Amino acid sequence: MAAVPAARVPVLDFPTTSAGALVEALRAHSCVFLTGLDRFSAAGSFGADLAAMVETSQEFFALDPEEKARVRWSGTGEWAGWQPLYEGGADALLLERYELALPDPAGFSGDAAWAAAFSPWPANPARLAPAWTAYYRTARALTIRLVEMIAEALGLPAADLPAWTSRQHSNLCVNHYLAQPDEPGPGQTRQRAHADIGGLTLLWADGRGGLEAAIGPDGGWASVEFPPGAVLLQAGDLLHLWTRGQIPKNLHRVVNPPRTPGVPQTDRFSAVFFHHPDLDTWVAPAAVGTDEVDSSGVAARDHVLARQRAAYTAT
Ligand SMILES: O=C(O)CCC(=O)C(=O)O
Ligand SMILES: [Fe+2]
Repeated sequence: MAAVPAARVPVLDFPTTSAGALVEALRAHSCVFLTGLDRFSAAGSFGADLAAMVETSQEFFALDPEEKARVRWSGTGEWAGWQPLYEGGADALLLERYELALPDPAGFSGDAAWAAAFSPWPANPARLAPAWTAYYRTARALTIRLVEMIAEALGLPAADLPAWTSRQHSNLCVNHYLAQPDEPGPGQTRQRAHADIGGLTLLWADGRGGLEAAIGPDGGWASVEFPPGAVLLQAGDLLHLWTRGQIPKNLHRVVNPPRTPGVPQTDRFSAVFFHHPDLDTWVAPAAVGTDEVDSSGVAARDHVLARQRAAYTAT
């Protein structure tokens, strides 16, 4: 396969970025790197919280499959728990992941009560739940601020906002892509080309390559390399719909690592905060005038569940 060019993704220092600059970058590229996130988070610990969350996930993935199976996704309803996608046969995605959704932390007396709103948490490692909830809280707050900035710059109706901010329904997920000592089958890859399902995605990756976005010359694939300390903000399907198509969705994939004699194959980790609107919301292009009626739209729950199922079972 011919080498793809490096993607030109803008890098924004988030604390000093205006709403206009953020939206211009997303409009032009469908994704943007955010840096300076320690200065955004309440305790100044965005990077440390993210690192701790990934570390506990790595400990979890290192457990025996029998132990991980105790928190395996049931296979119906929303994605939650451990998902060994690599078991999917000839067209398997070669990864396992762990994923959860939590409600608004404001409705709970403390972190333990908030965390208890989700099951199944793995018993081991014990520090996984506190590490995941700490990062989830900050990532959630960051998406609220980002949605407010996008709405401000595009003049979206204030009445639409709560479904995307305080009532959002977001998933936190860690992907563990397996090392590939044996050459994968022709249908097997790390992630097929897709746009994320919902509003905004906050993606961190461990520095190993493979992520490509369709933002190269003429819309071709280009490899996305993370600057130190950066998180990639990607626009999803439902944001594209709500913003009347003004924010393009980010099409991306993760390709298998190159096979070079003498160079060992490695695994790869990524952590993804998938921001979705309230699943009970009808998502339609935002009204811009008083007399304009736009009848297109989709129930957020139907969209999210249908897309999750399609991705899990894709063959
Ligand atoms: O691992 C990555 O870099 C991207 C992951 C991804 O696209 C996803 O989980 O939706
Ligand atoms: Fe994705």
